[in-house]
Amino acid sequence: MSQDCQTKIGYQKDGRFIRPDSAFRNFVSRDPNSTFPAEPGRYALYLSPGCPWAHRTLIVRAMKRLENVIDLYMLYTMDWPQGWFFNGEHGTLEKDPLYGFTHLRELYLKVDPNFNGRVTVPVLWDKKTGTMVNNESSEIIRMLYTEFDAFVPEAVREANKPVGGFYPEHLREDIDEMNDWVYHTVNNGVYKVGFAATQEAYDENIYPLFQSLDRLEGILERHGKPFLLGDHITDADVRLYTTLARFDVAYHSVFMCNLKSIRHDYPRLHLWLRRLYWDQGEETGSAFHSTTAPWIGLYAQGYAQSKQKINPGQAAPVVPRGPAVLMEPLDEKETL
Ligand SMILES: N[C@@H](CCC(=O)N[C@@H](CS)C(=O)NCC(=O)O)C(=O)O
Repeated sequence: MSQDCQTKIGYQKDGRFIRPDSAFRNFVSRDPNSTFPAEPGRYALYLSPGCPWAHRTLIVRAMKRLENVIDLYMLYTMDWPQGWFFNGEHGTLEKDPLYGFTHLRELYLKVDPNFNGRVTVPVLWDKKTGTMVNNESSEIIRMLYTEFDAFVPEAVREANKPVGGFYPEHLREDIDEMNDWVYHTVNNGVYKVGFAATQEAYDENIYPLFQSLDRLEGILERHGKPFLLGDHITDADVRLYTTLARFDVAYHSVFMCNLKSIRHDYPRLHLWLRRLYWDQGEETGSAFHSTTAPWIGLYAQGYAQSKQKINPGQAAPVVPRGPAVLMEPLDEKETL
């Protein structure tokens, strides 16, 4: 990405990574009289499976058995400055199936010819009116939880779920509260660490990231339940999963989030992560595994490329602060 583009879009300020807000924020509704009523076959998700934000929508689409209700148009490759484009890489699409576009930017420009913001995935697209409904993953997954329930099997409808679904009324406050600090320090925190262009920006974000992981580990330890809010998967688990699935394989090394690793230092988070990844039960329908396993080996490469593009020629090298313990002690029974 050129300096120009960085300044215009505003990813960096004083060496700190800044994530601008998503631009399209409309909602699909189960109400047939709404602007975007839920209908099978009407909407499509454009996304790259490597992106953790997009990955959330892939998981929920699969958990809710919406594969035949909402189309999926996958692309894989991003370049600078033109952004996401279709090229068939890793079995994704050769070009946009609706309009023959080669770049995702064209889809954004179709909606707003003057659009000059970030061209991001995921995108929820309305095929009927040819417009973008929403490009904010946290809102797209909320729509998928509830608004298409008329078209999914009885067992996965929110009303028939044990605690009232992924975002039940009585847990909303707790979920929102957790999502808030997890977003700033973990989901987006890893980017603030990984894309930091100065030592100061890196140091400012690496410690809060691990404080939040410690806090999450403590929550699981205290309640002793399998998921963040108790016995069932909620919105908070979905949102944390896509970050932790990338943690040891990409963020730890490429983004220098290396004070600790999930597998060696966070036994409860590690168990939580593996339970989701390997789950084959009815509740998830293997959604975490099927949307992660084909791509997990590619995560590190994607981040290494984007890091190089986002911070071209940074003034001074940023030094990793990990591992937190520089040399593990020797147990008495281990000494010679
Ligand atoms: N807040 C958005 C963030 C989406 C996002 O940043 N996606 C990244 C890929 S992981 C992207 O498309 N970046 C392209 C760019 O910034 O040019 C969401 O959760 O949907």
